[in-house]
Amino acid sequence: MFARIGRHFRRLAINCPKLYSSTVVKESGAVSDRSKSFREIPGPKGMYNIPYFGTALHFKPFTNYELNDLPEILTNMREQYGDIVKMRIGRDYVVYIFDPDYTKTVLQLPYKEFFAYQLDLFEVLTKRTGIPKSLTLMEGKEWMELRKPAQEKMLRPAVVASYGPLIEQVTDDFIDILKQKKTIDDLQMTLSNYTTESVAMLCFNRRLGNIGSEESPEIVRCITEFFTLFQKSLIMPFKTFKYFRTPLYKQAEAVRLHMQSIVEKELKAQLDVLNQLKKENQLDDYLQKDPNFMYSMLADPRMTLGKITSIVTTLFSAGIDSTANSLLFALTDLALHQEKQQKLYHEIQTVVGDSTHLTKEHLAQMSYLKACIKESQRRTFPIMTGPARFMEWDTVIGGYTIPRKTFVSLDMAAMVMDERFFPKAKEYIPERWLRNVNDDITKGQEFPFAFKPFGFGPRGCIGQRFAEMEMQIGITKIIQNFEISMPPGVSEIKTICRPFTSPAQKVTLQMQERKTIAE
Ligand code: HEM
Repeated sequence: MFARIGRHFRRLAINCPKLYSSTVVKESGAVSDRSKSFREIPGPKGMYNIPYFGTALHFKPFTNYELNDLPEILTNMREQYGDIVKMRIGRDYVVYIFDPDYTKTVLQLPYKEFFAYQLDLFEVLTKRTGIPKSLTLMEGKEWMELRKPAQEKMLRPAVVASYGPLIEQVTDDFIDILKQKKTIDDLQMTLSNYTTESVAMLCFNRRLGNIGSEESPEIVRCITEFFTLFQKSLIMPFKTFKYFRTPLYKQAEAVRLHMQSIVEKELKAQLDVLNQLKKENQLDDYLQKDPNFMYSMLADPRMTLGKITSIVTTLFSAGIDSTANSLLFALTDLALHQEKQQKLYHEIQTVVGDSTHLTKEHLAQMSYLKACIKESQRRTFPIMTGPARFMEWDTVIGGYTIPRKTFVSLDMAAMVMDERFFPKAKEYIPERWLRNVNDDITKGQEFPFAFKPFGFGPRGCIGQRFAEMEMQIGITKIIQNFEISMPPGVSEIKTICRPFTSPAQKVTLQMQERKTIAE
């Protein structure tokens, strides 16, 4: 009987025009006569549908586009085909979505298996070395068992707020170093040394002492090298490393094993301290007054050393460039828009005053600061297209049936530049995110699913709150202490994706120390 009622409701949903335009989740295989088939989804035709070759046809030497120009190719597709487009990427089809409502539907579908995109190089590495996959690539029970305890220690607001003083210490040291300079020659490297130091506090419970250095620490060099090799592996037409230990594979394996040994060494050192605290019956007290990610993981009975090594490596790899780049674009936007910088400075003065200590109450009051960060993430979307999902259910989106296991990419990088959702999309207008502004410019607030820089739902970014706090503290202290500007003649920053959106060239930032904080 319940099955009959279920079928009745599904039929109702299919026949209801409002729902019809969004989504109907169906039992696998059951296809409505009202929805159009997957084959009918618009997109490039003919040779573009040949596996692998069809994808290559979009890029050099067949066109002028490089891999990095994918966002532009996709925007052209949207203009040509509409808000849902099917395109052959490699062997399979990818469905690209350019509509906030469809995006909402995809992100709010129920999860059961938590599919993740499987990357060939990572898969063979896991098989051959036994090193577990990163959280990002795990699925199902394996993913849930690692994600749950980690997220309890990373996403709960009260726990995250307790990392504030640690981030503040790191930021104060950073500001002291910046005071010795008039310009930052390589802003990206400087900021990634800063974010490395903060993430190291989270992951390794110690400072790496790298702020202000001209070099990155060994673990960061390993991560960068590993990503470079991984990116090479992605665009190889024949994945020979899947069958043979090719030079690229051997190099990737050596770097990955080295990363593993560095993390294991750090873990062992912390485990010794933890055991000592336990022996002295001080562990509980310690964790109460000084919350600490690594110790709370080590003290969690659900976690094994292998799992902790895995999560710490993932967080460390995911937490540096992501935040450094978002910070970079937030700062360069402020440097390029002096009147907005002045407005932010005014907010900092009003809320924080002369205080050198930033509290969570200060941060809660700074709505213009948050608007500036959001606006920069919108104008320079942090990842190439947007979050993506493998469909767990046969689903109707925009009137087309999308079968289970189809890869759907939610192209927010295009949506945030779409005048239908964000008027004056190219302009930097933090005010568009403020609540009390009564203007057309705030229209974007009606489309929250057009802009989710940290993704959404159970698979959303686990480091979101940590990153937001780090950016808020970093920007407040920089603007509190310096007037920042770009060198003459620089009016925009060209970008490249690796895999986070980064500046294509070295960026220099000029800094003038403010005479007194309260001035
Ligand atoms: C501004 C900074 C950051 C941005 C823009 C960002 C963005 C994202 C996005 C878009 C996703 C995919 C979400 C989805 O599919 O719904 C993600 C996942 C993830 N992020 Fe971040 N992130 C940032 C900072 C961080 C930090 C600081 C950490 C760690 C300390 C981190 C760790 C992760 C991990 C582990 C995942 C995978 C989660 C899973 O699959 O369960 N991220 N991030």
